[in-house]
Parts: sequence; structure tokens; C-alpha cells
Amino acid sequence: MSIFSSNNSNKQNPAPSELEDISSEYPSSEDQEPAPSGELSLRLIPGRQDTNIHGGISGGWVAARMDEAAESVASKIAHGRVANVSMDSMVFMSPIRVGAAVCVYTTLEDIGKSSIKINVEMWTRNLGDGERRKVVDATFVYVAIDEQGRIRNVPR
Ligand SMILES: CC(=O)SCCNC(=O)CCNC(=O)[C@H](O)C(C)(C)COP(=O)(O)OP(=O)(O)OC[C@H]1O[C@@H](n2cnc3c(N)ncnc32)[C@H](O)[C@@H]1OP(=O)(O)O
Repeated sequence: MSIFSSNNSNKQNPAPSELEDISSEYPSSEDQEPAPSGELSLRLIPGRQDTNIHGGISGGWVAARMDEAAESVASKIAHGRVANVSMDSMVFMSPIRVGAAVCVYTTLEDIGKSSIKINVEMWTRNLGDGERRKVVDATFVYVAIDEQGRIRNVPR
């Protein structure tokens, strides 16, 4: 369940094949370095069009990319439309630089009667020192809904 984003009209957004999964570059667990957990669901490189008025990547942009990745996973599980009913509070631990690779990883935590709970992590590779850092992690909950917006059961 992976979606990949690229905008080939922008040189800073190469095709997915040109982007590697950040997790593959992490040292082995023996090194006890932090590593992403979950399935790679979205990878992209933010460009200048993604910045706020100060030239930085905003928390809103980050939350939107996480929602995009998790909603795609939830929609596949629900076989259709879902609505985001909650997301955790988010603590942004590292900045994202324009041109730095960003990867979003998702882990399915629970499927309820109508709800789907997904943990989402975003990681980036710092352009300056090349180090991979976790940007944020949060849990998103989606509810399966029909075309009229009524709650429905998640198919089993
Ligand atoms: C405003 C926006 O545009 S935000 C972005 C898009 N999101 C939306 O539009 C969603 C707006 N919200 C809604 O339409 C409604 O709240 C709905 C349809 C999602 C849910 O309606 P509710 O009456 O709260 O549903 P209900 O109480 O029956 O709960 C449905 C499921 O959601 C879960 N749920 C409800 N609220 C929460 C919550 N705050 N956190 C986690 N799970 C929740 C319930 O546990 C239940 O799960 P289950 O069926 O697996 O046991």
C-alpha cells in the first residue's frame, strides 16, 4: 500500500525510481540507531512551492502529507471512502529543508467496527550533514463512510 509523489515539472522532484527509501540507508539494528518503522507509503522532495512566507516547510504541510499517506492506506482497507476523525497532537522534532528527501511510513495499528487506526512517521535526510532524522510521528484514525457520508462497517 504505497503511494509515491513526484512532480517532474520541478527539477527538485525526481521520478520515484530516482528516490531511494531512506530506511535502506540506515545502519543495521546492531548499531542501535533509530530507524523508521512501518511501510513506506509516500516519498517526495518538497520544493519552494511548499514553503511558508519565511521559506520554511510548515507543520501544516507535514500534517497534510501524513494525512495523504494514511488516508490512502485506510481507503484501501475500507474499500472506499473514509473520513479522518482524529489525529494525535504532533511534536515536530527536526526541520525539513527544501530539496531534502522526505519519506512517510505507515503502520496499521487497529481495525474497529467502522474505524481504522494508523501510526504515521515522517523522516527526512538533512542536506547539510546527510543525516536521517525523524520529523514527527502521530496516530491517525479514519472512519469508513458511504457516499452520503454515513458511517459504515469496515469490510472483513
Ligand atoms: C472538518 C473536516 O473536514 S476534518 C477532515 C475530514 N474529516 C471529516 O470531515 C470528519 C468529520 N466528522 C464526522 O463526519 C463524524 O465525526 C464521523 C462520521 C467521522 C464519526 O461520527 P461519530 O458520530 O463520532 O461516530 P461514532 O461515535 O459512531 O464513532 C465511529 C467510530 O469512530 C471512532 N471515533 C469517534 N471519535 C473518535 C475519536 N475522537 N478518536 C478516535 N476514534 C474515534 C469510534 O470509536 C468508532 O469506531 P468503531 O466503529 O470502530 O468502534
